[in-house]
Amino acid sequence: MITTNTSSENWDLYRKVTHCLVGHTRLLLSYSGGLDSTVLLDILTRLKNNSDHFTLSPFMLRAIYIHHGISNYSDEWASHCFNQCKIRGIPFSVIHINCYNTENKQRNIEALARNLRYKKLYNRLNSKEILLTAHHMNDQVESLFLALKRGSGPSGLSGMSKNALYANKYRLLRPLLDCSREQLEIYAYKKKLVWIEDDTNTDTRFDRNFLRIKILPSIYQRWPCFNQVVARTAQLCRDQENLLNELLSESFQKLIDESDGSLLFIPLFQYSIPKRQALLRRWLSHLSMKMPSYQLINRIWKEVVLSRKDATPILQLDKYLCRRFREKLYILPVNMRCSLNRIELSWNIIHNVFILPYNLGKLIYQPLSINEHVPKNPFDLHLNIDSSLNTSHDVFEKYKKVLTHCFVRSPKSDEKISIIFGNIDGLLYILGRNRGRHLKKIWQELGVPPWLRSRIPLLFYNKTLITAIGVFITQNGKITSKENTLWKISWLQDIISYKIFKNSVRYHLE
Ligand SMILES: Nc1ncnc2c1ncn2[C@@H]1O[C@H](COP(=O)(O)OP(=O)(O)OP(=O)(O)O)[C@@H](O)[C@H]1O
Repeated sequence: MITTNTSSENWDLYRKVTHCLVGHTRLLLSYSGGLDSTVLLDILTRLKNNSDHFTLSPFMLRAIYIHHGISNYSDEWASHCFNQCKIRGIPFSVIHINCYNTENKQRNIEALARNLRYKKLYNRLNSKEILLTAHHMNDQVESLFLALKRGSGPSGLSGMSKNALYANKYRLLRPLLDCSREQLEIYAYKKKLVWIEDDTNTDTRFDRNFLRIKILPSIYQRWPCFNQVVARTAQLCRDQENLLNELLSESFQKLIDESDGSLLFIPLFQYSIPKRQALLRRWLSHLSMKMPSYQLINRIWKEVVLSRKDATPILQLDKYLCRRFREKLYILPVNMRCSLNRIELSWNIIHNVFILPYNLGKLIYQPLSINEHVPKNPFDLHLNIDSSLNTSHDVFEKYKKVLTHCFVRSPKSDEKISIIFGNIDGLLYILGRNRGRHLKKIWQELGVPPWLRSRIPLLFYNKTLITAIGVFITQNGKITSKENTLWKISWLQDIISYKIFKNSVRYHLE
């Protein structure tokens, strides 16, 4: 068993890690096998085996290596990590990710690998478990330089945080953030640790390596405390940001619509430019988006908000789109740029589950007898977000799974069921309205944004439209007192996740 030598030069490292871990009893180390995470693995193992010595509560520790499949050495590194954990008695696993998936072809491989890695790690966290990475002070300096290069404001210059919460549920700790790389190297040599050197770390085509190898050494030579000073600057910027968050929280809550993540932009016209920009930035960060540059924030304002009233502006922000509809701004997945082609599919009712195309989720029908289940209002539409189904971590996480129900009459024995997407001709008579209207007019009246219109399944019995699922029901879909049964149709959406139906629900209930 590895014992603890708390000599004074190590004491500072143990103290900082211990301080960060207080109150956490289940730890998952993101372990790359490099010097930094090997030092953290070693310290954690020693703390775990001697927790009373450090007045820490006993904790559970396991480690994961992410096999990105980018380097030819990934297999060797994975087995190195396995061995290092084995000698320390730490449970270990490897997760493979595929950065060369065709969908990802065009993107910056380094950033892509990082995003996929975090996504996998967050998904692997057990209940009450927190993630640890081995970022240190020199990483923080590099991050700040990169933020300067991107033209970020105080939030980008806040750098990484020692204790961060993502998507309101995943806790990430960086216990070595106040320690210099030099300190970690001294520890590693003293303890005779074994680690791997990533061959790509010397490739100065990557910005981070360029800074680490070409720029920062001369800065550290001239100003030995440079990294501590930069860390302090980052902390000051973070404090400012937190203060601003506090001060803007009330205004922000009035603008954000939590049901779909959209932002009401009309009130922004009354605010000063800095306040407006700060609120727009908070909106993007609220959706867990990477902090955009000031230039991009200005483009959202000029090209999306201020575009002509009759225009349909679209601004692409990495893999998302910023769009405007009526008085609100929306962030959408990039695949929502175009509307879908008209398509007609038949639903064989032997199967009560129908998988929708374009990743739109699935429909489920359930025949009910009127006696068994009478909705308060037969034309009632219910909505609820099924949060238990959320597992992934991205901008749309909170809005990812939406379950919509509607109640319509059952089909007659000679009626064939089909699902149609896209526009349909002729006047429609919907519940709650006397006059007939064209579909486009109905979408407008119900406030359905244009990008969703071709993605809403239209349920037909023969050639008769019964319901636009979750949005409206036609007179032909009405449940009458003569009938014994009704259909409950549920739509579980995978990708689109907008509770746009809110308004139409209210409308039907009135
Ligand atoms: N392949 C990996 N598997 C598991 N964890 C890893 C892996 N690579 C890096 N990490 C974790 O991320 C930390 C930062 O590593 P590194 O600086 O190389 O990553 P990066 O890609 O620059 O990410 P970041 O931008 O988050 O710093 C490491 O200390 C380690 O905890």
